[in-house]
Amino acid sequence: MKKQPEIKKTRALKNNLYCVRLMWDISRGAVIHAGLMTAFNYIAWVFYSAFFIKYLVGALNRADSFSDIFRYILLAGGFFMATAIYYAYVEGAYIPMAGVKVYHKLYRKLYQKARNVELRCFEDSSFYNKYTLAVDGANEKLIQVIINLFGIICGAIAATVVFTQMFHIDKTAVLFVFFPIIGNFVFGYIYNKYLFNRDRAMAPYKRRIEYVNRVMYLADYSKEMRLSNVFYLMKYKYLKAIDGIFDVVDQYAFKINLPLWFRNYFTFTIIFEGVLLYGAYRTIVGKTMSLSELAVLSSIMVSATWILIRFAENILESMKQGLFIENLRTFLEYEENLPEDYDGLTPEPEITSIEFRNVSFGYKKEEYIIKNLSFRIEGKKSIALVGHNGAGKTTIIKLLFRLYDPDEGEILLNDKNIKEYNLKAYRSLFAAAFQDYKVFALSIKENVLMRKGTPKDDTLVIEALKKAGVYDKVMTLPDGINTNLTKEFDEQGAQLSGGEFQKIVVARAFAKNVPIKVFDEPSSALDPIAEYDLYESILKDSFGKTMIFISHRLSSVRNADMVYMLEKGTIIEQGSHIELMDLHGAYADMYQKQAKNYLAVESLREVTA
Ligand SMILES: Nc1ncnc2c1ncn2[C@@H]1O[C@H](COP(=O)(O)OP(=O)(O)OP(=O)(O)O)[C@@H](O)[C@H]1O
Repeated sequence: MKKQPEIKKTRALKNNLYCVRLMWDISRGAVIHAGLMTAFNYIAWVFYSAFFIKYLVGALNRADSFSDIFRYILLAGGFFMATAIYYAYVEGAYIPMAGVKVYHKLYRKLYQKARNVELRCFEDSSFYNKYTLAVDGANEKLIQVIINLFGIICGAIAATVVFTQMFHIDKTAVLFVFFPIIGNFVFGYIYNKYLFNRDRAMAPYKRRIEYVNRVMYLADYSKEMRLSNVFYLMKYKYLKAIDGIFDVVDQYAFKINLPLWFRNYFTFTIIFEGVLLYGAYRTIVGKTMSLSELAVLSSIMVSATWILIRFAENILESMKQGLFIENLRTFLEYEENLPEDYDGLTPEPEITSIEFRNVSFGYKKEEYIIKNLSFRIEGKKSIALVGHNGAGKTTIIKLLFRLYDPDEGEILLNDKNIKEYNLKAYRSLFAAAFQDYKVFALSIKENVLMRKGTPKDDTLVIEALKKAGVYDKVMTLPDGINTNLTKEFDEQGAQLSGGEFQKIVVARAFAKNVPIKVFDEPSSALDPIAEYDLYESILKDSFGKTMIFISHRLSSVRNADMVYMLEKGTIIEQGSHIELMDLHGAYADMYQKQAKNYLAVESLREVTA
């Protein structure tokens, strides 16, 4: 596992300030209230432990009247009652509302960014990790960062005030403060460091356990779990992971316990016992400290200890949060190489040519999947890309859609490099059905239109579903085209077969009136007859348009104007079906090997027609 690099202190500070700015932009009120709330908390703490008790002891010594003391207490009580009301309002009403606002605004930023970064980012595991870590509970963490930051500031001020008070009573007693400082900042730091390392060492085992967890409850795996012995394999992996966690706990047990013991000893025992012993000595033996001073000193000491503990916790927490902020910041500040909102020329709606000119491309640098590829499609033609698995067919489509840019060469539309076009306008020239199709937890109509739609769109949707050969099935569903797909949000949502889902996805391409249609193995989940019918529909629909399709079933490409046969990212044969058959090359060979099946399907089609 790759280690996350350590973040420098200055960077950590800048990251915290970045969070304050971000939060300030999102909700100024939340920042102000978080600051006030923390401040009131500390004021109450310091007041009661230092000033209140000091006043009371002083008043008793001075023999002030009860009404004076009562007035003072009433005043203080009134003030803190008001802060308690404020506190309750902020905690109970304001912060939850602000939390929703922060959630809404922050996630809008995050989703916008996720939508905008190039696809390559999602294949970069470190970027993807950053994204998931940044998104996970980002709003709560952001608020926590702010509260923490105010905790550090107020903690530092409160600590200075109580130590000054201690100093006034007894200069030597202040020295005891070093014990909780050492306890928290030295042993606490060592303890947290080991804790962090232990968690990191556990992480791979925890990931395995989480994976087994997922496998146990996700429906996708339930069939295999029941029909094979993979359950026992999973159980074995799970037990191995548990053993791994035991080992790690064992390995760190002593390392963690020792600094923890020292931390607690220095933080509580030495200062509590020490100050009391010292105070008692000065009061009883030395007679240099009054009983009231001893009482005030003990009270201040307790609060000083807790203030220091909180202060140290805030600092350690802030260091921990540094990683989260770093991820959030890297993600939000990432400058896209291929921004989705890239502006440029508006393409002509009439397509005269598409050209790949000496295009090379690799998902990884220097590992080209597409190698010096050149071809030109003139006018409104139907083009088929064929070839073995992994030849690079889908990659060509991804390059054409500008989901990636070529490493070398250029792609031209109407003789202009596609990089010159406004990206949204350029992509709106295409309608596509991908082989790794995805249906959304939306209605069938919305899944076809990929937008909200109005009643006027119904005819369009119905026509598209008919062309895709799934309309009859949709009509059997309770709400027809308005039936929700999947049970994600709707218990009555329709769960269709793989082939039916694919047909709905293909209907998307039929419903879009655009000059270029792309079908990437649109029939991979269809039965042979449905596949035959679908290709008939595709060819009919693409009349007067440019159509590119990928298919492994060569019978479906026979009517294409041009067929490109690919191997290892280059075109090895090109021409019409007849020309390629006459060539007696790789295409003809592949076709003949599949031919028996086509004949069978065609005769079956004739029988069932
Ligand atoms: N996102 C990706 N990251 C890294 N490598 C990839 C990625 N997508 C595809 N590849 C690799 O690129 C090569 C070409 O893949 P591509 O999907 O273009 O092939 P294809 O001809 O469409 O194959 P198939 O017929 O199986 O769909 C494959 O070897 C694949 O492993």
